[in-house]
Amino acid sequence: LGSDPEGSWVATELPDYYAPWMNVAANLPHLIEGHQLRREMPLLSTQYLRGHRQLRLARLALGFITMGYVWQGGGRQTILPRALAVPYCTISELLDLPPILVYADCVLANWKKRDPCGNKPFNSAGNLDILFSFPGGDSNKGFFLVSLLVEAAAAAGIKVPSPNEIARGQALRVKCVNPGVFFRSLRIYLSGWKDNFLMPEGLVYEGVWDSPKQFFGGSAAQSSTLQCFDVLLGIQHSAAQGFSAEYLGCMRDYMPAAHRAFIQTLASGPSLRQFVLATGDAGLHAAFNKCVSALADLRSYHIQIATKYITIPAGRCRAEQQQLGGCVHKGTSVLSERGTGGTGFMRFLKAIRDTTRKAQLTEQ
Ligand SMILES: Nc1ccc(Cl)cc1-c1cn[nH]n1
Repeated sequence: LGSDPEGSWVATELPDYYAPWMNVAANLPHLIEGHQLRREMPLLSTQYLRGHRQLRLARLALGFITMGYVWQGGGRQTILPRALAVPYCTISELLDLPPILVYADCVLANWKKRDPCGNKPFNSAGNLDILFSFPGGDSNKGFFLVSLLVEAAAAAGIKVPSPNEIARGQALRVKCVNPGVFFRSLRIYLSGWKDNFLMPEGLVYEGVWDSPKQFFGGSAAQSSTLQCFDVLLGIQHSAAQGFSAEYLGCMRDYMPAAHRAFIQTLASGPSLRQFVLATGDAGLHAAFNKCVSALADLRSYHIQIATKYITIPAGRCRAEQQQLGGCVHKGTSVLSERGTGGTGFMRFLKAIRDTTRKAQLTEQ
């Protein structure tokens, strides 16, 4: 979606030539559940894609198809057919993004307004829907749209919203994301092929590279908004119990180039932290600490959500494996210690929450 010169919302579409991609992506749950997601796909040229929005939409469709193809039925295909690999890598190179589904695809690009012509604000109740899904029904919509609304709310912390963008939050209930469905389905399809023992070599991108390549799975650490706040508040995440700051730094390569550049600009600019300290102003000092505390609270809430949607279902799944001979998902690991991004995530989340909490300015 984007706004045309008159400022109204215009849904981005691809030329009919790309119908094979869009039709497969739009029917992914049905094709996966019917074991019909096969290698046969015409090798299409990317030359008919025009502009950033069409490239992002094409990359979104190919990203969902790629994850669906690799992780369908809980197994994993270690070779991505050239009909997918060649255009996916071509478009990814043009967008300076890795050839794997990232947060900026499945959250930031994966939405439409039900009423694109109306002037309802971006997040007015019931006016948003997602473009593509994995198996798992409405949990997809809840998961991706709640994340999108968090981004929209956080944007006000970076850019002053226009009156039209200010609206009562969409009443999307997180409870419409079923923890078991998220753990057994959605999380698997967002998994990557780096540091994943199910694909120790990574994925062969047929017709692109001779050797397999490794890329991290989707993760909230790929949210450029959160990393903006860290940089603005001067919060530096050090080596955090085995997951060093390098992982967070590496996730910047999984963000849109413009977002990456913006974070780098903030990081190389004057320090807000030092400015507040230099003023010695108690009000500024308190306001700064309120921001740091709010970010730490958000990270604590994220830990609660991760416990509900990953740690607890993983424990149940392990108990089933011990009592009833195994979870449904054969061939995938019970990655109880891993989140969507394939990290030892709970330790990592707690470490970055604690680092955030400690970043408060001490008493003058
Ligand atoms: N909300 C998200 C949306 C998209 C992706 Cl790819 C990952 C997450 C995520 C992971 N952990 N917490 N959130």
